[in-house]
Amino acid sequence: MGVAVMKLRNPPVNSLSLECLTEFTISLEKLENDKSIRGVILTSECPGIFSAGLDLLEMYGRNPAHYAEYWKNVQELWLRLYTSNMILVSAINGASPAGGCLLALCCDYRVMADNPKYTIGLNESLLGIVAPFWFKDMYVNTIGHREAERALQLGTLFSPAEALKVGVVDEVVPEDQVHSKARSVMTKWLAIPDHSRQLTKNMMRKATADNLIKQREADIQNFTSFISKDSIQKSLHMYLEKLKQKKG
Ligand SMILES: CCCCCCCC/C=C\C/C=C/C(=O)SCCNC(=O)CCNC(=O)[C@H](O)C(C)(C)COP(=O)(O)OP(=O)(O)OC[C@H]1O[C@@H](n2cnc3c(N)ncnc32)[C@H](O)[C@@H]1OP(=O)(O)O
Repeated sequence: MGVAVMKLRNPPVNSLSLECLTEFTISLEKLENDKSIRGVILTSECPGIFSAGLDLLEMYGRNPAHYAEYWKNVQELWLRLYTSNMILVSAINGASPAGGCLLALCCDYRVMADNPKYTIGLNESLLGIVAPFWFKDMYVNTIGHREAERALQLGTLFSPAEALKVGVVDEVVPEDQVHSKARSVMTKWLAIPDHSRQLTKNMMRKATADNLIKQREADIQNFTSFISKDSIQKSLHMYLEKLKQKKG
């Protein structure tokens, strides 16, 4: 039926390393250029994790040129996903913090597994960093200004039930039904003529995408100088240590 399934596979936690981001963007571009493909189901092959978000090791202890290169690729993936002409449905089968949530938010419809261990949200403030304005814009578009304001400041990671209530996801289903539900949602969306759906999607999303397009270079510079600050590097170090200690 012209539907591709993209499975994120970057063990152990599907963090979005530079390599992973680049491969993702290229795959997406190929699908976009394949006229037989009308929809993509985005999911994960890592058990219990949709995506741990941006790779913290790409943002910690590197040089400014690396940060700039990394951020350019984050922007590129976001712009491709958010403005895709294809129907994107996410089958969220695991934890989905920060950049993981961003991937899901780019989709036209989000189905999440009903497992309270899985959480989703833009938790950047918990790491001592700030969600960029275009993450924020998409959050506001999805859940409204007040909910986004609160969730962004608190760095809230929502359980599936909470995410459904606030509108971060569209549907919560038993874990073994995430994929079948994503497929049935896709079938419904495929019934809409592409041209009218695509024009409508473009009308809804263009201003948000253009907001980044018109200041991409400045955004890269902001990111690079922000992430290079000693205080921010210290926060990231502490967060990485906390992740390590969780194990021991
Ligand atoms: C003034 C304004 C200027 C604007 C500037 C803008 C700046 C904004 C910058 C960036 C935006 C950031 C977006 C992000 O996405 S940051 C990443 C946020 N992600 C997280 O907080 C998730 C962290 N991870 C977890 O919570 C857990 O790992 C888990 C729930 C995903 C999985 O848990 P579990 O199965 O128990 O695995 P472990 O915790 O044991 O992890 C295994 C292994 O993986 C490492 N790891 C986890 N997450 C990441 C990651 N995001 N990047 C890199 N590595 C990660 C973890 O450290 C373990 O490593 P190991 O000890 O070496 O095995």
